Amino acid sequence: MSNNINLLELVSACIDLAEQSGDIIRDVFKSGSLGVQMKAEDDPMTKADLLSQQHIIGGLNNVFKDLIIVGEESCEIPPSTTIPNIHKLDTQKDNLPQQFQSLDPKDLIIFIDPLDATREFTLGRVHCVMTLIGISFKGKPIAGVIYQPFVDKEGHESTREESDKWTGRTVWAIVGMPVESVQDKRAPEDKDKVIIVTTASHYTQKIEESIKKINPDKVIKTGGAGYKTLMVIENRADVYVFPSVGSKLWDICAPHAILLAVGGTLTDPFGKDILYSTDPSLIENKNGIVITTGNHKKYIDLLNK
Ligand SMILES: Nc1ncnc2c1ncn2[C@@H]1O[C@H](COP(=O)(O)O)[C@@H](OP(=O)(O)O)[C@H]1O
Ligand SMILES: [Mg+2]
Ligand SMILES: [Mg+2]
Ligand SMILES: [Mg+2]
Repeated sequence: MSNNINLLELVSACIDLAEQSGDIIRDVFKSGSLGVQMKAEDDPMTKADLLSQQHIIGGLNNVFKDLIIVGEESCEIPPSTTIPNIHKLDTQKDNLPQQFQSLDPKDLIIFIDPLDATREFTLGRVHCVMTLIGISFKGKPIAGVIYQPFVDKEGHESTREESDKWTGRTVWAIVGMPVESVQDKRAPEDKDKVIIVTTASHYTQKIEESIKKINPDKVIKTGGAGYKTLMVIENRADVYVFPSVGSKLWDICAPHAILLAVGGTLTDPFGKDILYSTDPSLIENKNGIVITTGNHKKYIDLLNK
């Protein structure tokens, strides 16, 4: 029997599971007991990272057979009774590109970052925390789901004292379909500026040198690969520059798919495409990443001058 997958059903399940993981992440944060472990220097993991990944993979495996899943955390997946909803996007059926209606699971890889921006999470800077589920097909991202637990439905950020406003925000996209739920959030005073966004937690000399080459009007340092890509997608920044080793395919697959769906570009700092694969030697984006929604070549040329 064929286990072929309809992409809309898979994305629907991913949205449902990412939103449920948001509840898990909020509960762990509010409990005040994060259970931080260091996987390596500068690379923390908490109880929330682990529980979120177990919830998502357990739920996907209950509905889809033969899925190839690459999650950030190395952990057992306990038996799960969760059955995700595969019908959340049924109203979008007519918009699904025909080639995505019946996909061989052998051609798909699901990349899961159960909690992006863990360091910021441990420091209480939770607005940039996200669950990321990306779907690649034959090496390229085709769909992405992002869930931001510590904002409201429009993505407005609020303090811990206003935690009743943390109703959470979902952003999803399938390449080739219209994208809802992203807006142009450029501040009027930033209209003609060049704004770079880069890491707060993993800043290096190399990043400093790259920023000098672009000579921007403004540099924003913040957490999370997902959060920074969303800043570019929503036009709060022009270019996300991270020309250093450290980010992995699960950090970028979901944001990359949403970026592609709005016409943006993600490459390494030399302009080379990223190949989405399970090959352990390719999981890390060794040269780094550069993300834009326009003028990509201009920024790549500046970085390599
Ligand atoms: N030097 C490094 N070591 C480990 N992880 C790194 C890293 N540089 C970037 N990353 C990963 O890239 C993601 C975004 O980092 P940053 O917030 O610094 O931009 C983080 O994802 P996680 O929080 O999901 O682990 C982080 O782990
Ligand atoms: Mg991590
Ligand atoms: Mg991450
Ligand atoms: Mg993570």
